[in-house]
Amino acid sequence: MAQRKEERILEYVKQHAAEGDPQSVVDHIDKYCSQKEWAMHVGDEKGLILDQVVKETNPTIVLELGTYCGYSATRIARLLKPGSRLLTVEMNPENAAVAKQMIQFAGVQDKVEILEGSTEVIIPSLKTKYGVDRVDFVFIDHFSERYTADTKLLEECQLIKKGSVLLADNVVFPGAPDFLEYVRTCGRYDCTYYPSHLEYSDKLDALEKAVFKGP
Ligand SMILES: COCc1ccccc1-c1cc(O)c2[nH]cnc(=O)c2c1
Ligand SMILES: [Mg+2]
Repeated sequence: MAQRKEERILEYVKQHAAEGDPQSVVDHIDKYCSQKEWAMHVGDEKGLILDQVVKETNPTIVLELGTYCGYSATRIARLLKPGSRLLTVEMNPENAAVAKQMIQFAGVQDKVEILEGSTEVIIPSLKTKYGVDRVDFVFIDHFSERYTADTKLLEECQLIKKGSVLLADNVVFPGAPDFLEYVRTCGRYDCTYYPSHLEYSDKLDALEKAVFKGP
């Protein structure tokens, strides 16, 4: 029995999902975490909303804040056109190690790069160290206390441009009230609220989409 829940999830995927098939990996993580051990992936219900927003955005460069086990990185990468890149930031090295194997098993490693460290350090280095000019889509799913600060950092570092899409998880549970206040009142975003439920639960949660109108 693997020591950590995240390692047990990876083990279950390796033993039951189809290697090289990102949909199969996503489906098996959902199956394990709804039937055996709850875990904080965006999940199947909110995942369908994430899919829809990714498809309508059709991004070339994606930034994800909060990799965890790689569920949403796999979910997003499976929808990206050839030549697209997903950079995902994870500060917990053990989770990053699980996510690396999950993404590899799903066969999306050519599109996905895991950046280990904190967002406040990595975001300012994206242009110089990772050759990023602008990001088209940002999935915010790390710590709700960092949502607003990191959004302001993306603006200050000129990493988002007119039309860049931010999509934030957990704006109801655990909740991100200052983020909602900021994007809805600063005048630089067109916001859309998507009510849903906490992953693998009947608790209410929601995603917030914030489309940048420019500085
Ligand atoms: C560690 O708390 C887990 C938990 C417990 C109860 C309710 C919600 C959550 C939760 C759910 C999520 O989708 C999350 N997404 C990203 N970073 C999180 O910290 C996070 C937490
Ligand atoms: Mg979440």
